[in-house]
Amino acid sequence: MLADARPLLAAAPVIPVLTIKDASVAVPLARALVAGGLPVIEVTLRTPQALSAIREIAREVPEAVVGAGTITRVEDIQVATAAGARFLVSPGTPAALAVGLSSCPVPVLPGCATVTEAMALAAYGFTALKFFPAEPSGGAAFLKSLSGPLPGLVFCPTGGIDAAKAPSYLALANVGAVGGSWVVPDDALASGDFARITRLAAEARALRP
Ligand SMILES: O=C(O)C(=O)C[C@H](O)[C@H](O)COP(=O)(O)O
Repeated sequence: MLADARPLLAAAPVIPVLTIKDASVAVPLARALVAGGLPVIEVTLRTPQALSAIREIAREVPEAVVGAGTITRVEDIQVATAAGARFLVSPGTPAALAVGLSSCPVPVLPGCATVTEAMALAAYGFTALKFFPAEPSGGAAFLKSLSGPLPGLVFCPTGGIDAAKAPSYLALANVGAVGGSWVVPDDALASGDFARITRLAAEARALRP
């Protein structure tokens, strides 16, 4: 039985996508995002420190819902959930990964970029999908076109979205939330400017009244 990923998308309009090089920033960063109103946080498994970051956030910031992104291999599922990931996100979803994710104990946003991929994931039982990379793959116009033929699916578009582009996605009935890294600029993280991150998170939170 698949865990329902839709509540993740209902919790806030934006899922910050984090690439953490130094796990010591993970806890203050998660607190800054929660303070701005964005409790659902994706940590990409793209750095050696990513799993430690997930572990720390899961342990120290219970009001955050931390998940693991960049799930590309079946082995990542166990490793990420053991670290405390409460949801998983993949950039794309080949069949073997879809099978692994469909028996996963936590909610999943499997990635797709085409109509056929979305239909294949729906056949596995997934109803909430990541649309990646959103801007190069057709953007909001593409997702709007899917609502007619695929009315049972809701999307989390991610990739190339910022505060200016997010509203056109969030206006669509088949978009639950958008993902993006813009709320955590590299320079703010490097200088420890968590107040700025909270401000950006609050602006993002306000994108859906
Ligand atoms: O590695 C993954 O699995 C990903 O999730 C990729 C991210 O979604 C994008 O890197 C975020 O996109 P930007 O907001 O354009 O920076």
